[in-house]
Amino acid sequence: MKSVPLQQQTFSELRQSCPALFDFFAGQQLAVPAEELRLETYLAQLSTSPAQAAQIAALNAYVAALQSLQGDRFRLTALHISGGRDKNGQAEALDLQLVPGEVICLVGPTGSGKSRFLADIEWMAQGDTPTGRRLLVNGQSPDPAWRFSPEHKLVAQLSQNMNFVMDLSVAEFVRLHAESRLLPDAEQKVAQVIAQANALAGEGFSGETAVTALSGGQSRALMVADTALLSQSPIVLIDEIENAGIDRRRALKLLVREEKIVLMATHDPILALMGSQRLVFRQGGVAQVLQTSRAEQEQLAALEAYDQRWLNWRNRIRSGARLEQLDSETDPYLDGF
Ligand SMILES: Nc1ncnc2c1ncn2[C@@H]1O[C@H](COP(=O)(O)OP(=O)(O)OP(=O)(O)O)[C@@H](O)[C@H]1O
Repeated sequence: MKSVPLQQQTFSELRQSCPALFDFFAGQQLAVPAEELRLETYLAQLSTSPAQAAQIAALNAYVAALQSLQGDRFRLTALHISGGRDKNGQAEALDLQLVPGEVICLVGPTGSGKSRFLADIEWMAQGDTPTGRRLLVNGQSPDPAWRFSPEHKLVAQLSQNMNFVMDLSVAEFVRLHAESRLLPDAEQKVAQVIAQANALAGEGFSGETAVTALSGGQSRALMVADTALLSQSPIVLIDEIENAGIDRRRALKLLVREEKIVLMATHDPILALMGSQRLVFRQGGVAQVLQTSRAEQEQLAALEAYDQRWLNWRNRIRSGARLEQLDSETDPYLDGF
């Protein structure tokens, strides 16, 4: 949906669509103009006295920055990755074109180069990383300045290690993030992120919970929901989701829903088969690209049934029960977890 440029909105509309603009007026100790006045009319009415010139220039720059953050964002239509070399210096036969909506899984032994591949994407490698890989964004070499530009922030990364050091509640933390994205409906987004995070985490938490009091699984669930609902980056990189203590399939579905390219290092067979293709790493290079076959997709239901049984046994151990029989059909612990 194309948004109305900020300049053409009245101050009453801006209050909803761009609350951050009012921070400028507060910061500059300026009186907020009449509600029905359009921003462009207000700007035109300001006198051009030297005393006001600096303020007008600052306001114009502020509005331009807000507009670029809010406006019609850069759209990623294709990400192209061409091979470099593996750890032995052998050329990597890789010519990969990815489009939004795809999930690509990275598999391979420890040290085989999965994290390095994700790092190449995060850094938008241009032959300037140890692998020599190159990326094209919408068919072109990305401008190096994009690596730091909020408007072109292409990549959101979910890492396994989450440590909060801030003295904030969950709601305050998510609100800060939503406000920094200049979202008009920040409060609604905060509620959605917390609700989704609770749906992913084993143990619930509220908006009042301190972020430092969250467990590893709860923090991870919060970051997944936050990335899915607040991040506008079209590429999501995930380094291992399996040990997170969260509903990982639901997490993946939430992340994919927003039409992103998701690249995920995983050895979880269910997640691997949920991807459209998987890259097999050896010695720092992509040795094979496997498309998920129809026969593999047909195994998903069986794998999920195994997984459910496994989850059941885990929950029995977790709740202090004994595992003297493994019959999940009649198991009272199967439901409710
Ligand atoms: N093509 C390459 N050329 C040179 N060094 C590489 C290459 N690929 C990976 N490396 C280096 O090899 C080391 C191991 O790679 P990496 O951490 O990416 O492996 P991994 O598959 O993610 O391992 P794990 O599963 O244990 O997390 C890193 O120091 C990385 O920078």
